[in-house]
Amino acid sequence: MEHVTPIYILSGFLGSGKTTLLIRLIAHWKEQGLRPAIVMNEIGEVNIDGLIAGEEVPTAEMLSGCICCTIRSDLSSEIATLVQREQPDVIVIEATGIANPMEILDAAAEASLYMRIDVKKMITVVDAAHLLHLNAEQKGKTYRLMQEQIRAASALIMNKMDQVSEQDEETIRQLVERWNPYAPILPAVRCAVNVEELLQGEERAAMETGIGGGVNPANFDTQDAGHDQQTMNAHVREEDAAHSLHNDSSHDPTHVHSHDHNHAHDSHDHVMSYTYYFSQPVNSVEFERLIAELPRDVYRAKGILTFSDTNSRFLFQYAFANPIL
Ligand SMILES: Nc1nc2c(ncn2[C@@H]2O[C@H](COP(=O)(O)OP(=O)(O)OP(=O)(O)O)[C@@H](O)[C@H]2O)c(=O)[nH]1
Repeated sequence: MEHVTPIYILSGFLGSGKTTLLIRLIAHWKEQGLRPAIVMNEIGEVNIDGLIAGEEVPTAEMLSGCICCTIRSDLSSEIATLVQREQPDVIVIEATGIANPMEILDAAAEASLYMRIDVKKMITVVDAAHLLHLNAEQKGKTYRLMQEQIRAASALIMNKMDQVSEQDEETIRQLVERWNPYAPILPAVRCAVNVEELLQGEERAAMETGIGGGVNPANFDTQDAGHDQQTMNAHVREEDAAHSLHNDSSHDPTHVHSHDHNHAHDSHDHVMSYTYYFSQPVNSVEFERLIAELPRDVYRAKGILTFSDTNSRFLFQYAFANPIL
């Protein structure tokens, strides 16, 4: 019988831990002697995480757009190319952190109409601390998008539990369970979950969901990775972008590209992405100061940098007011 390629979709807001989970999944499948492949989608111009899974893992990079809208039509052809050229045992799709989950499921559904693929699960990674913070106000587009990502999940990882208290853990669990009573919730630090447990489970019939396996719309409310460059992608709330980064002449990157997403989707038209290319090494102290002063509306930044005062290169990460240099 012809091989049906299982597909897992990783969803979750910017910086929640999707790539961290991806690495664990790839390691798990490799241990089992399987050949995984990746579709990696970034709204930035450069895939900073590109080689993280290792060069031997076939990877389709979909950059400068979101698979739920602007480059949605490319998803089918990327999957088709991977399946034909690499014949992987399993494909994992890492969506952008701003992707609308139901739109990705729709795109995958389209692909499954003319390919032997089976969407097994949508796994949503939740940044527990970030959700707790947004839940205090219970409003805003980011809050609603996180809610949608949680509702559409067939499995949930409540990640970054090292950043919340025991009491808050219970609050978040109750909130997440209320939004999605169907998906198992696995609390974790750095997505360290039992992968067997995460991937197991009775899959829903394709006809029931209309799109393949265990994805769960039941509770859904329908409303070579740039290493030769020094780059930094940052995702900013639109109204704050101008003063937080673009006009920051004291750090004056010689080339600044701003990428404004004219998305039709209300779910993430509040987020825009910038890619900076530094033409020369930057001072580490000044850079740290810049990062420390970023407003909370800068959700996510990452990049590869050479500092003028040290000799080595740095992979720099910043997620929800949590710089990791
Ligand atoms: N403290 C803490 N940091 C974490 C945890 N999980 C991941 N991180 C860090 O958070 C940052 C973002 O993690 P990623 O796995 O890159 O998140 P992502 O969802 O892939 O990010 P985007 O693709 O940019 O949306 C990285 O620096 C991780 O090392 C966790 O449980 N606790």
